[in-house]
Amino acid sequence: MTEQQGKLRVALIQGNITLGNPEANHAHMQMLLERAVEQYPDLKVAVLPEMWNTGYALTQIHELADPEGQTSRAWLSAFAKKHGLSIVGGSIAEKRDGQIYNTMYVYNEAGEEVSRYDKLHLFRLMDEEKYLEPGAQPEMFELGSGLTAGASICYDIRFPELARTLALSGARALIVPAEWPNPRLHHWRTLLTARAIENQMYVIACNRVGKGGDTEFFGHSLIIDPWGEIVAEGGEGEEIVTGMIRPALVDEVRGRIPVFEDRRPSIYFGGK
Ligand SMILES: NC(=O)CCC(=O)C(=O)O
Repeated sequence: MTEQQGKLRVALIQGNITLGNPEANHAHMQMLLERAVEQYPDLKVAVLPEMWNTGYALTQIHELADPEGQTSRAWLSAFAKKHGLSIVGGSIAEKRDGQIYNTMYVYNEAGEEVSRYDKLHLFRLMDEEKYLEPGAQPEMFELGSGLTAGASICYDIRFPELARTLALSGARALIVPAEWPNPRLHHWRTLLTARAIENQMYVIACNRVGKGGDTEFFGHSLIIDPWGEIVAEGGEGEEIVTGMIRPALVDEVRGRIPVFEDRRPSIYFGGK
């Protein structure tokens, strides 16, 4: 199936990350992305995992974070342009105005930067709030030709308000780079599936594999359709997880059960 037939091939770059080694991680992600474009000539969208440049090397993050994201951004933009695909660059540790952010950059097939999103909800169990600055606003962008998507990084999926705000603003897919560790596979699958079903949108989630210090990451990257069915799911090792998505399915599902027409915002949270 091709984009002309209304479908887009998406690949999740479910890679390992070396703790605190941006050069090694850059080279490794490049190798995996090259493998993805070689194996799937019809690839239109690639998604990387969270904090792929440094992992959670938070105690050294001021030395390791990419200043203004310059190195990562130049590479992602050039790769997107060379191969004519949209790239959601997972997220990187970025140093900006003396602060560190967990930041997602998105590129279109011309290599243009179309979005920057700073993770909104910082995860205390991994000490993010001690080292990172939270973002201030949700973000949406276009992927491929005509798929409006919203950004969500890892822990953000525990906050249904964010996905709902994005859906109400026009998002038809939620893109989720993650470093989601053992032993919370049940939460990962359930929360992602719930975000897909309740918002009747695609959920496209790329988790890392391997170990970061004592923390193990289980992969299981997922593409879930707006009816809650799993289109593709990774195993626990390094792999390119790929599947076809059909944006028109969002309208079909929203027509089948008209959740957005039946909402009663005037009675929620005192009408706010
Ligand atoms: N990197 C993260 O935000 C991890 C979130 C997580 O593991 C969770 O259970 O939530």
